[in-house]
Amino acid sequence: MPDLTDNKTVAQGCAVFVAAGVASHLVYFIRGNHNKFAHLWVTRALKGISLLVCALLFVTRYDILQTLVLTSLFSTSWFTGLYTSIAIYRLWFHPLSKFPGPFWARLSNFYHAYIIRKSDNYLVMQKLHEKYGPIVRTGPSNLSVNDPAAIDIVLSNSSKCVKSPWYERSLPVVNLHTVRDQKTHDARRKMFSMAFSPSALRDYEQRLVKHCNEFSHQMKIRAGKPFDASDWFKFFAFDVMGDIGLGKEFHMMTSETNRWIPELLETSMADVGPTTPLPWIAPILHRLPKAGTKGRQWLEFVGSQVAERVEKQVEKADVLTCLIAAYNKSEKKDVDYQWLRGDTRLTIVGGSDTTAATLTFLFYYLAKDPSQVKKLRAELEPLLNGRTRLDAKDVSKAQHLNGVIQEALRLHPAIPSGFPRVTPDEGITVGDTYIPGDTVVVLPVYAMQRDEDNYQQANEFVPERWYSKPEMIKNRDAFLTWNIGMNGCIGRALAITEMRDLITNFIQNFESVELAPGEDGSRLLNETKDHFTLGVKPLNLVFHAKKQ
Ligand code: HEM
Repeated sequence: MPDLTDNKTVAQGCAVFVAAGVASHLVYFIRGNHNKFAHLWVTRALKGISLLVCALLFVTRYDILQTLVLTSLFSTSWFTGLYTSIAIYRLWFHPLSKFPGPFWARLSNFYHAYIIRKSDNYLVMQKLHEKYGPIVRTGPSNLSVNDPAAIDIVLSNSSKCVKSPWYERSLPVVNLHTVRDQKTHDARRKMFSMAFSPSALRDYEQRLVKHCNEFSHQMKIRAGKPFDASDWFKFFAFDVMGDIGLGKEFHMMTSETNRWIPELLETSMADVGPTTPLPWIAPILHRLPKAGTKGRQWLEFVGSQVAERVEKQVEKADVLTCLIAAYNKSEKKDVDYQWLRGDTRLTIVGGSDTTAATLTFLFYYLAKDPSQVKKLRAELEPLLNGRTRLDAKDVSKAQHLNGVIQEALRLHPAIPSGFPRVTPDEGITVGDTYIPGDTVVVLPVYAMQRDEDNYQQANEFVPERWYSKPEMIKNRDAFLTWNIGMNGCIGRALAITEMRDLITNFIQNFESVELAPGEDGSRLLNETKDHFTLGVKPLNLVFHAKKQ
């Protein structure tokens, strides 16, 4: 029994706890993924410390103060042993120790979280790749691989890599995007894809036209005056998503009543950016009274939309039609509800935020370079030939229109930092480089799509590279804005149609668009946040209506 006045005995006790800390790392923590249970480990640690207090009180003659001092010493010793062992292993013995990257990133994911504290992961990753090359160690078990050759190996349907624990950050809410088990995902996706079949998309077209017309109507009211395009594309995209996704009119373009919704969405996502390298922290944050408020409010909002929609009979099918049918067929257990709520949230976020962000950047380029609108007009007016919408057969002929959209998607992928995956036990090989098993690998979409190795004048907006200047694309594989395969964007065709229709509508109703006085686009380009999707900054534009 240690005597508190006997330094040697106390030191021996501490040494035992240090050794126990080292052993717990080498025997247990060194293997497997403990992120998912981070919140449990916090309570387990507190319980362990309380047990130690009780044990010391019971077996020793110490008073409570002495017991607390000894408990602190022993617990600190255990944690010192554990973390020293972890640090030595990560710095010199870890299978990733040969990969280049910032020194502190080798020790802890906290370093990555620190350098992206301004929610600018995509810009930080681009700089890290410029400094360290195509493969960068961004955390103890994390690699960023800026190599298009890795796309198929890491993300295709035949890949043996699986979604990383990052995808579980929203548990118990689960959805098509976050579910990690590929079989469960694929079965759910099969059902979900009914809402995006070619015939379903044809049914949505007239609804799209209505919202494009409303957008032009609102812009005509504001013609010649500055307006915040980043807000207005959100209002437009939310109205489209409300209608096609939830069978509901949000009327954001015509009324201010619901305009708090996109704002709540953005604030609820704010913690996603900086905590991306620390997925285990999310379940803890979500349980904290203050930190998790916006996230909980957003989930309540989604829950209210689900409750409203379940009760409602809609005349025209929407995305939720197939999700509610699946829910009604289920046993309606809590897990079934979490799926319905999760996929509703996915529909709202996926269907609005991403398209709005892309449109904002796209119109920035149209405003910056008036020749773009001239080229679009020269192409579209003859193709339209008096009609208001492009025929399906004419869509492929609208090469500049398609190029403009593709180029905005390339320069500003709406999910810019990629899709983290864990390598299989046997590892993977990209080119000549072997990447060990159980490594979290991410392909940095933004950095890859702006890499001079993949595109000529990679940072310039050149829509022609997609049709008349193919030499400006050095590597056709280096395009990952939609992800690929079974996990790729299910709403891609809808998003492209939405953007095509809105631009066509703009060309018919407006003469030009310009940056508002005092606007140079720098806020949008340099300060847009990475919350997994983009939190776009304001962009003030002026639309000039066509003279009748
Ligand atoms: C410019 C617009 C859009 C972009 C750039 C985009 C991008 C993406 C990307 C990259 C993913 C894969 C994410 C990952 O693997 O972690 C994704 C998934 C998804 N997107 Fe989109 N998206 C857009 C518009 C839409 C629209 C309009 C919808 C319609 C509701 C939609 C619905 C979805 C859904 C449901 C998923 C999950 C698919 C799955 O996991 O199987 N997206 N999107």
